[in-house]
Amino acid sequence: MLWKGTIGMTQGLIIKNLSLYHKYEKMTLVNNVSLSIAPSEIVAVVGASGSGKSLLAHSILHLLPEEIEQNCEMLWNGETVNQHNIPQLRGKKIALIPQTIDALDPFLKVGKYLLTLMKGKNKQHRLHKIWSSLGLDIDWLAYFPFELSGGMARRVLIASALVQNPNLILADEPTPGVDADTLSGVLAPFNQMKQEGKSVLFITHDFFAALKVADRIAVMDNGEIIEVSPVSFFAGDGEKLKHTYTKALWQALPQNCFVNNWR
Ligand SMILES: Nc1ncnc2c1ncn2[C@@H]1O[C@H](COP(=O)(O)OP(=O)(O)OP(=O)(O)O)[C@@H](O)[C@H]1O
Ligand code: NI
Repeated sequence: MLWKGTIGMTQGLIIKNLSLYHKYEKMTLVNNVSLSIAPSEIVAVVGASGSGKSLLAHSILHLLPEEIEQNCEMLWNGETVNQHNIPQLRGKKIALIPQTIDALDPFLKVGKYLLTLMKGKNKQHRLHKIWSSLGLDIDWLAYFPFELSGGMARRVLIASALVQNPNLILADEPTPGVDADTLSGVLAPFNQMKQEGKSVLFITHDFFAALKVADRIAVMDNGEIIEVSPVSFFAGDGEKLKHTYTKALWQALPQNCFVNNWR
């Protein structure tokens, strides 16, 4: 059982020294990762494909397959989280926005599927409110997943986390293919969470989106977090940034013309 937090205890999620080891391939996938997410905070995790971002999200929820051995200390509002008590948090206090729409049930209309994730009273009413806040048409609740466009499916995945009314959302790549014009709308629910004192772990390839929404940015490379910096450090020519990889990410943004590799 989770024990009650006490006043003054660190709130939010703290991950200490997370390491993931593949038992059969005898390979370390994630090495000594530490990260915290406070209430009213959005922390972005950026990194190349295969750097370990999804593994980080899945290990927080203890959703990894048997072949991956997980070692870490994890605290939620000052209380230890482990495989025994995570079911009390998963889908309740901590929700996942999955990276792919395969997570949706192909045989259930999306409205029905979302209702299965909800607890408490006035489910329909709450669902409609969240659905319209995402700019989705009420008629689309009767669609099957295969009938959704890419952008619609993306927003349904966001809805699937919001309907659980969590305190922390682990958003695994929620904005792929979203153009700059529609980005603000897609990021709005995360900003809303923050206004309500809740938190978001915003996993993305899209460095521009990360800079737009996050308070702090963690950079992952090859299974390690090589830097965690406040978004204010991403300024000028990146002189406040610690790691050369982070500086290169920043300087490679189209609006930063410091590096002209094409010349
Ligand atoms: N179940 C597994 N068995 C073996 N290797 C795995 C498993 N899951 C992930 N990996 C490996 O761990 C590494 C990190 O994977 P992960 O999915 O976390 O990357 P990612 O940063 O989320 O990438 P992407 O941006 O493409 O989603 C990759 O090399 C991947 O192949
Ligand atoms: Ni991933």
